Parts: sequence; C-alpha cells; structure tokens
Amino acid sequence: MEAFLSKKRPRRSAATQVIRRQPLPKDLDSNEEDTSTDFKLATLASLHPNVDQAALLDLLISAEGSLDAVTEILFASRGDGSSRKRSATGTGYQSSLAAFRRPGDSQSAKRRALTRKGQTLHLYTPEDILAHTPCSIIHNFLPTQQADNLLKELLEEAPTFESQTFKLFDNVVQSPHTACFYVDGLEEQKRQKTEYLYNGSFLEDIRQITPQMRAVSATVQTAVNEEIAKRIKSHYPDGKKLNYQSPHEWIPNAAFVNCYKGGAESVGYHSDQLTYLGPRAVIGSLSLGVAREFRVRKIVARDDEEHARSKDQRANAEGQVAIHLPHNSLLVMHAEMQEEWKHSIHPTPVIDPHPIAGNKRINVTYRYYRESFHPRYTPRCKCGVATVLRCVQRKKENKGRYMWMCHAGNTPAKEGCSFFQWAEFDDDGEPPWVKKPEYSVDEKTGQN
Ligand SMILES: O=C(O)CCC(=O)C(=O)O
Ligand SMILES: [Fe+2]
Repeated sequence: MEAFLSKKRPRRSAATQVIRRQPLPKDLDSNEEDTSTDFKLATLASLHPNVDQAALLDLLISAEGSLDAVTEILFASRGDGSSRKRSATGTGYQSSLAAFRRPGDSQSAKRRALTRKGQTLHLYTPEDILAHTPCSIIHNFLPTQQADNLLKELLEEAPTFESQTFKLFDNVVQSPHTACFYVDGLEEQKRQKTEYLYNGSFLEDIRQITPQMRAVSATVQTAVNEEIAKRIKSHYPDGKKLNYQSPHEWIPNAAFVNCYKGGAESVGYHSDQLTYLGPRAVIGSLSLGVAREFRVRKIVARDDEEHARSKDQRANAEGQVAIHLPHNSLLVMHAEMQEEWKHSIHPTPVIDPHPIAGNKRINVTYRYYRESFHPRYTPRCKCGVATVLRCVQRKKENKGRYMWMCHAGNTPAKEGCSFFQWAEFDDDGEPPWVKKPEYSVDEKTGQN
C-alpha cells in the first residue's frame, strides 16, 4: 500500500485519502486479508481500464478488500448479463423472497438459499427483517414532531463533524462520511477524553448529548429492551439469552452520530468494536432524513468445510441483505450481530431528497458502555496501553473466541506490540475481574 500511496494519483477523492490524524473508534480493518492492496488495485485496474483508480479504491474499501465483490459490482453496473442489473433508484428494487426459495426446501435450506452471489436481497417489512437478519426494525418510531426536532438539532451539529478514520490493511484511511461521539454529561465527557482509547488514541471531539438526544434516549431504551426480550423468546435456543449476552437491562449511555451527505457517502463493511460494550452487545440505531440501504452479510469461516470447495459457494453463503432504513426508523442490532455479521451503508447513485434534511441522512447509534469494560480494568499490553477486544470471526478452529490485543500500532507513526491474550467471560459476559474484591459494589451496578 505504501508503494501505491507514493505514486501520483490523479483525481483522488478526499474520501479515499490516507490521513494522519486522530482515529475514531471503528473496527473496519480487514483482519485477515493477505493480499496487498497494491496488488488488488493493479488487478482491478487491468480488468477495468476505464474506471478511475480512486473509484476502484472506494469500491475495494466498501467491498472490504474482496476482488470478486468489486468485479461483480462493476460487471453488474454495466448490465452485461453476468449478474442481475442494479437498480438506479436510491433504495433499491423490491426482491420477492419467494424468488430466493426453492420448493420443498427444509427450513434451514431455505435460509441458506436466501442470498446468492451477485444478488442482494432487499428487505422492507419488519417481519422479513426479523426472520432473515440479526436485526429488528420499528418504523415511525418517534412521534413525527420529535423525530423532526431531533433531525433539525443534529443537522445543525453535523457540519462540524469529521470524517471517520479506520484501518484498511496496514493503513489508516478516511471513511467517506462524517461522525461524532456523544456522551451524557460533563463528567463522562472528561472521562471519555482521558480514559478511553480508540484505535490506540484518545478522541478529541467528544460532545455532550443534546437535549433532544437525551429525551429520545429514554424511548430508545424502552424499545430496545422490549425488542431484546422478544428476540430471546422467538429466536434463541430454548427461548434463553445467548451465552455471554448480558441478562441486565440495556442502558444507552453513549451515541455515535453519523452523517451521510449525498448518495456517495457511505461506510464500508465492518463490525463494531466490542471493547467497551462487552461480548454479544446490542446497539439501537435511529435513522433520520434520507432513506438509505443498510447492508448486512454473514461472516463465513474461511476453513468451513461446507463452503471450502469454491469461492462462489462461500460468497453464496455470505450473500448480502439490504435493509431499507427510512426516516424515523429504529433498527436494533441484536446480540448475534457484531460477532457473526458485518454491516455497511451502501453508496447509491440516486437518493430521494428529504423535506428537512435535503440530501443528508443522520444516524444515531445508541450504545451501552459497560462499567466492567472500563479501560481501568481491561488488560494492558506491553506498551502500557489498555487493549482492544476482538472476536475470531473467520478462522474456524477458534471462531467465536474473544481476545485482548494491542492496538497502539493503529495510531499513525506509532509502533504497537505483539500482546495477545484470550478473553474469558462468565455466561453473562462479565470479565473475571468483577469477582475480585477490588471491584466495588457500586461499579457492579454501573454507578460510580
Ligand atoms: O449509519 C448507519 O446506519 C450505521 C453506522 C455504523 O455502522 C456505525 O456507526 O458503526
Ligand atoms: Fe457499525
């Protein structure tokens, strides 16, 4: 990648520039990619000589480094018959679920057949989303006036948001959208600035939640807890919460606000960081303004025998599903999401302007930062820095295991160390230190 970056690249968009500044807490690195970005870009350039290199890099980022996926998108957009032609509308075409089912399929086979390489399954109804993704959605979530007021308030904040940074292969790159982190109250704002590390650095721009955000947060809390209870009952084995999932109430105490201006702004496939949320985290994500496609893809283990035979079979198994997120919808990402799926906001050539937001989409992801995952407790690496929590997603032998790792090297110009430690949790996802005498009763309740 360095070699590529040092080459002169005409018309390179700001969205793809490698930057050297404060990273935001995204976990967008493609952990286990082995082929260099230089090589991938050279391959793509030779396959698609008429496409600008900056556009190819953008596509490579949103396809999470997959050459196959980029080529598929480019052929599909040319409509040469190798794939289903892509829609020119902002929110995609309606696919009938029946088209993805085969007569006589068993229930599990039906689920496997739902997504196919080169095809995106578009889901609109809460029932379909609940049945085929690890998410649930509530349309028209807030009273109209409250949703509009929150949107207006955040549209005033958004022009001062900064581009996200994330790790792609060995480089910190800029995500093509802007965002800002909000917490509740002055004390928490101070704590966040000085105690919580993101990709090995402290965040500079942390803001206190706005009055509208605070009011909405209580409504989100009630709805998310109800959705969690419903999901446990209807989807999980024996109607019991997942192992490592917290049995306690979900309390939103932090939020990322994302802004996507125009259809080209997007975020590539990623899983959210679990470092301060703990395993099996739930996230409540409120969409305002322009409707966009939220795409989700199941992660399939690289050495999974069922899919090892061909790349195509693996791509089929991963597939992708587009969930349509209209104004004033609350999407709940359930406990199985971050460990087993990746998500993205897909770029689109056309959007339907929103009467208040114009070409912008505002998204608030409410999160629960758990006291037991405060960096004062989590393992430190040899650099003396609190480590990052990751889950093995692709290697079959350790799939689903958690690990603490050094992330100091994610700060540009800083070297990290090789620190690695398997992370242990009890059935409720609590780390071992909560049982130590030093861990006070107050902290167990999340109050300090
Ligand atoms: O904009 C969205 O809906 C998703 C944003 C997201 O993935 C994130 O903040 O981690
Ligand atoms: Fe995310």
